[in-house]
Amino acid sequence: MTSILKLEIQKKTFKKKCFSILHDFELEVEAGERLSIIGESGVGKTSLLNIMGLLDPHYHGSYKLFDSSVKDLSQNKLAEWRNRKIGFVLQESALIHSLTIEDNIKLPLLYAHLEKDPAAQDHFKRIITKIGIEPILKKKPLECSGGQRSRAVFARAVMMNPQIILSDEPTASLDSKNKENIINLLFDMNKEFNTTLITVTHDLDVANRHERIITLERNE
Ligand SMILES: Nc1ncnc2c1ncn2[C@@H]1O[C@H](COP(=O)(O)OP(=O)(O)OP(=O)(O)O)[C@@H](O)[C@H]1O
Repeated sequence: MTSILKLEIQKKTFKKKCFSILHDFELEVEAGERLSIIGESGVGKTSLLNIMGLLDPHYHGSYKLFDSSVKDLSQNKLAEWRNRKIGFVLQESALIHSLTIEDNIKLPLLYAHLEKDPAAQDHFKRIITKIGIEPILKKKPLECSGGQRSRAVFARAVMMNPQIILSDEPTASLDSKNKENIINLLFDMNKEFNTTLITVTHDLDVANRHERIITLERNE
């Protein structure tokens, strides 16, 4: 097995509040692994995803991703990896309100100059069909329900067929049918492309369907 991610955090501090979390936290993830992260509210799950997703460089410790030390990477390389290699399923607010759902979902293709690529178009069609959002493609995010926006965020995150999908409560605002669709799509991608799944969830049913569960504990 190949390690895709190795994180050794001494702590993550928030300057304004003189407050720190994730004390002596270590994690190694294999390529293709399905990992779920659970833990009580405020323990640091989203903060950890932000570090893993290259959104937050402010922590004490080391982080090796795809065999490179993250602290040695240029801003351009970090941006490229965020767009191409990492799919980040954030909360629904991450959609751009002035763009249609279709344009939001296709943004990663635009950044990578792949909007006319036939394989990317096929992947787009496959994803939107699978999660049933064709009827809302021409709508703006604020004209959609919370569950529809969540599915659009998910579609955008997997548009580049990333090597890692980091999901923060991906099923929180979904009914049981849509929850199944999202989970099935995640697991299909894992099976077909060996995509590594790292999923933060409060839903133990979702957590239990991953092969490894870690529980973040509150620091003393
Ligand atoms: N920018 C910030 N400044 C100060 N404290 C912060 C900041 N962001 C997060 N925190 C604090 O860090 C802790 C961890 O937050 P985080 O959102 O990572 O928790 P979580 O485990 O994801 O919680 P939840 O399950 O409720 O989403 C919380 O106590 C939170 O108040």
